Amino acid sequence: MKRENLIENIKSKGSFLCVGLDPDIKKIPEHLLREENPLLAFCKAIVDATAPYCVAFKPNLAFFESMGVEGWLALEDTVRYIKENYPDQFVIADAKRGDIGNTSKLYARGVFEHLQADAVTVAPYMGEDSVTPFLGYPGKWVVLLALTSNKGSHDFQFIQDGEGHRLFENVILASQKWASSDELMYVVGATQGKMFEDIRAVAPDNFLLVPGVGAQGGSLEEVVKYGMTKDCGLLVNSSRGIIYASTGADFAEAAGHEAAKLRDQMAGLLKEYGVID
Ligand SMILES: O=c1ccn([C@@H]2O[C@H](COP(=O)(O)O)[C@@H](O)[C@H]2O)c(=O)[nH]1
Repeated sequence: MKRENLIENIKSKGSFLCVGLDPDIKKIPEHLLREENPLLAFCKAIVDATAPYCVAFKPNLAFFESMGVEGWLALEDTVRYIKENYPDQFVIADAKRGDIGNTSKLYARGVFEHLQADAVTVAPYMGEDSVTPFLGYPGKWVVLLALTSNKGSHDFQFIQDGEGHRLFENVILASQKWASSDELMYVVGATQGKMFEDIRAVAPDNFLLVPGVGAQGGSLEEVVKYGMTKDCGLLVNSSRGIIYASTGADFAEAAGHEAAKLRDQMAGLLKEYGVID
């Protein structure tokens, strides 16, 4: 998907919500365990219930891979289901890939050519030659980890070099030489609050994928205050807060309700910050 289409979808839906598909077999409603593929049945129902309120889905591959072949099939079928039924949705494979060049090349082939995801999360630790094999696929995106939402983000990501640049800033500054904001986004955790100002100082145009609202307690208002651009520039993800809003028979309805609440909040913020009228 091209950048202008993503922006258009955000504006027309009044939403920059990304629904995280993290289906945990230990948490999905009991009645679904009787289905042939419980993960797939769960994801399809969540997708149908939330698609009107979001612009993106982010399946996290760990939740599928942990179930072996059945999990991988559920992932493939979920992505296919989204593409066939909701072609305007942006699909992010949250895989946190990155390896030596020839291996990254095959990771890229797997997520873009086989799985048909629009974007993949990539870890920058191994540097340029581990990231560039994911670039140059028309309409596909790399989402590079920059400043993550977890407590461990403070272990390395804030370490400063001799010029006072922190590691997350160096990741952004270096990677901007590899690709434009038409194919490169960054992961920045909603829990980082005011740090979005510092992120915008080095990445004024890039879209940011923002996990950490909902279950991790990040503030949507703060993310928007410090991180929103004239094009919105944000995809805010919530996984558990939406998909496990209820673990009963009404799980899909409850997920739709939570997604609608976030969408309403987002529509208000998009108006307040002048992105839409
Ligand atoms: O910094 C990061 C990077 C990725 N994630 C992933 O996003 C979702 C968040 O789930 P919630 O249930 O909304 O907390 C999950 O898939 C993480 O692996 C992140 O949280 N932080």
